Amino acid sequence: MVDEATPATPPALGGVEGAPAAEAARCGFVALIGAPNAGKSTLVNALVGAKVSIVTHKVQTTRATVRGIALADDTQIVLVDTPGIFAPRRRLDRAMVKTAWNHAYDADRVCLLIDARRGLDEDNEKILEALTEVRLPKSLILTKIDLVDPPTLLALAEKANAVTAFDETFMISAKTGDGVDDLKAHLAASMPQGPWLYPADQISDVPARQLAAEITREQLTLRLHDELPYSATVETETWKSLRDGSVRIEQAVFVEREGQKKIVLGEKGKTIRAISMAARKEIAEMVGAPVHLFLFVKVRPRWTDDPERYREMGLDFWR
Ligand SMILES: Nc1nc2c(ncn2[C@@H]2O[C@H](COP(=O)(O)OP(=O)(O)OP(=O)(O)O)[C@@H](O)[C@H]2O)c(=O)[nH]1
Repeated sequence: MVDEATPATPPALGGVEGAPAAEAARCGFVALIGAPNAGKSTLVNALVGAKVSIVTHKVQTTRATVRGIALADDTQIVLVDTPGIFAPRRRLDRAMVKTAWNHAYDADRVCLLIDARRGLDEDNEKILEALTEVRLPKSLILTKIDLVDPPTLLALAEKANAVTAFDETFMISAKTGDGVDDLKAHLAASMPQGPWLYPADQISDVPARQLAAEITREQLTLRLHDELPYSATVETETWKSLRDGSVRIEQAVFVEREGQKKIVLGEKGKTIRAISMAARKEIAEMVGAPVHLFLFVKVRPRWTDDPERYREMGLDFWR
């Protein structure tokens, strides 16, 4: 069973469980960057083979940087799923964009994802130009190829490579699985030789209590995004393993105003109950045990200006 801190287990000194012999092992970091909705989280989940990053059709669902850990034979690929890059206006936006670029500079390889249907719009042009300054191995990944025809794809690949020279261009659909295995094999081959950082069975370094909060936020976003754009956040406040093997989890849903609290609760508490039920099911799957989930909606005015909330979400605070 996964406990609240399981995925955050620090790497053991002198080798980790299930790792190959030192001469054979490879391990490295791959940063996935792109405009909001490019398909980064979906790709991380496809490469890891499990859900470690939340995905919605609404933009900006990834706030914290979620690492997925993918294995390919003797290679461990640590995937850094960054928040979408776009022209930031509010403080939360600026923190997300800054966090994305900081992680890109720390990686062994940077992969730019471009939604093939969206093509080279202003956001993507800007990211491509900024990437010319990054002195690291770079790959281009055209995503959602199930939605466009081959000539459009080729033209897009050519145009993007004319702005930034990529080592390789991949064309994938995380939805159908097209090209994903090939991409994984290439990423693995380009990782440096070195010991694994995580045990073989670890798929994320995000603590389970944070993943559980992300799962609830995903349900909130799915149901209430239009009424509550970006002004809600979720934190796991308590996590107790009970004698019968189940887990009791209390989470706070923070909103900025009283009116938003009413929206989250819904008529006679209907909305929060539906969110709680859906989240409980997913959290129980992740934990591998029955879960009792309790959600409390709290008003915290101006939480988007509070550095502590940013730390909780794994973002860099930036004045
Ligand atoms: N048709 C199709 N849809 C996809 C594919 N990959 C992702 N999507 C959809 O695109 C939307 C955005 O995907 P995400 O993985 O959340 O994108 P992201 O880049 O992580 O988004 P942010 O969190 O906003 O930065 C979701 O509705 C996905 O289901 C794909 O290969 N094909």
